[in-house]
Amino acid sequence: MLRVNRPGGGVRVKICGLRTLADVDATAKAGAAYMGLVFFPKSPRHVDIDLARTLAMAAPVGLAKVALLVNPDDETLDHVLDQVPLDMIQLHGSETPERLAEVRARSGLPVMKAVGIRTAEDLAQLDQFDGVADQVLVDAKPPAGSDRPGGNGVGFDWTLIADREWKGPWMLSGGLTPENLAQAIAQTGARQVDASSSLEVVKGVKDAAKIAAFCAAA
Ligand SMILES: O=C(O)c1ccccc1NCC(=O)[C@H](O)[C@H](O)COP(=O)(O)O
Repeated sequence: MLRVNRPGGGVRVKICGLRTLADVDATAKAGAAYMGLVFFPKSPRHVDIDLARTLAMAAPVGLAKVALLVNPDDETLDHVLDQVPLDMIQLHGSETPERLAEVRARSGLPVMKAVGIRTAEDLAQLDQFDGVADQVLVDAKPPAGSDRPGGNGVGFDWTLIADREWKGPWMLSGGLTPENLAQAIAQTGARQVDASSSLEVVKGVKDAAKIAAFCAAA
């Protein structure tokens, strides 16, 4: 039987963009707290409903299943909720606080809102959602020309949030790797971290050893 092994109660990890049962197994065995399923057709990590359901059903107790959606309408949201057992919704588009509240009410699940950061001006977006969303995913803004709002493997200047007083739970994201994670945590005080690109051999294909290394670094 698959078990989540998370000794010590350290920094909680989300591994995003899982696409195979082996990914779920590696993520659980490495001790991650969350697994992310990407519902965004343009992404190399996109999963259709059947695959998402298969992966979610395989997740052991203790590994929270997060559906990542970009500006979902109610029909899309209901379809995912009807078919896939989930623990959290991640909104990764231009959703407003009002839409976030609607998604929370409609799904009955906690909602994490991704906020993209590049400069100090972007911190206003954080103020909008910190303490309002159930979690805030503090991610990097996509680079020019990207067709994805997240999962681009780029970071942002961590000093922008180094002294911030947070109102609610949050997770650090954007270009995190097994190698830079210790510095990212030291600089920001993050207690939750998320990664995708650095844990792949090619875009959309995760590597169990990299997942293990990231969780070990956390
Ligand atoms: O991963 C994707 O392809 C993706 C597509 C559309 C919206 C969001 C997406 N990923 C969001 C995540 O939660 C990523 O883990 C996060 O942005 C960090 O990604 P990375 O910088 O690649 O580690």
